[in-house]
Amino acid sequence: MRTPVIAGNWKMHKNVNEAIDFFSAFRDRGNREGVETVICAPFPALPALTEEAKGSRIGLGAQNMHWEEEGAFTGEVSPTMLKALPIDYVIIGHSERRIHFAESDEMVRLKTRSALDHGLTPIVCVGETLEEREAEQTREVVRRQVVAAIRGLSSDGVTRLILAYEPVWAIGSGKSATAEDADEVIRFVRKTVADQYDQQVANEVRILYGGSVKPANIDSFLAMGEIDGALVGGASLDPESFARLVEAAHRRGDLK
Ligand SMILES: O=C(CO)COP(=O)(O)O
Repeated sequence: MRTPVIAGNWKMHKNVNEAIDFFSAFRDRGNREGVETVICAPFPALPALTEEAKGSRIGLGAQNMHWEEEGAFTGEVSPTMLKALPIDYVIIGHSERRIHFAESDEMVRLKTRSALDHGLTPIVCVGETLEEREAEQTREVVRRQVVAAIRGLSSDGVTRLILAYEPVWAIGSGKSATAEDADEVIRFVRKTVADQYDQQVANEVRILYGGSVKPANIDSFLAMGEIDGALVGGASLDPESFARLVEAAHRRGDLK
């Protein structure tokens, strides 16, 4: 059985005080059994959030990290620094980092491996642009990104990571993929993992959908057989809407 994951990606939103206010409003409703709830906050808010999250089931994550433990890398944050907070998750290879900060498949591979080596759970993002979709390259692009990210990992490492299929055209656009479309691509992602490892590994890895997920459409995604939860941008910024997403996953978890 794959435990559903609802992960919020706050992107570059919320200072430390705003993060604490969010948490006070969210904590009780977000603290649900049978759901892995994660908030990926900007670095400056993480230390305070680790205090707020103590004693709850709500996990915390960063949105990026370097793969090295330390060194002359101005502006970067390392896996050991994240573990020391402590936080347990880190988003790797988000399309905004690939597009605006020139993150390559190779950098995504190095970061994924380093996160796993340091006991962090990487949430590795893949997904095609609108141009690629229109050129019918969705599968090719997603396959390339997945294969590059997991290359050289142990089977155990692969089962510990979380993949997120986020079509770039659906992010922040209000235009989500249909649940059926997302399910089909995610089935293909799982097959790609099976081709590289085996079916058992592929059956264990959690694969999320991301892109304009909201309380109004979460149930349709969670009803799909391949979709194990959501990576959520805009709707994770408001405690009420994020709590509703967690509650939807909690209900789905109960049905399993
Ligand atoms: O990029 C996303 C999550 O990582 C999705 O963002 P939105 O939910 O705002 O579309």
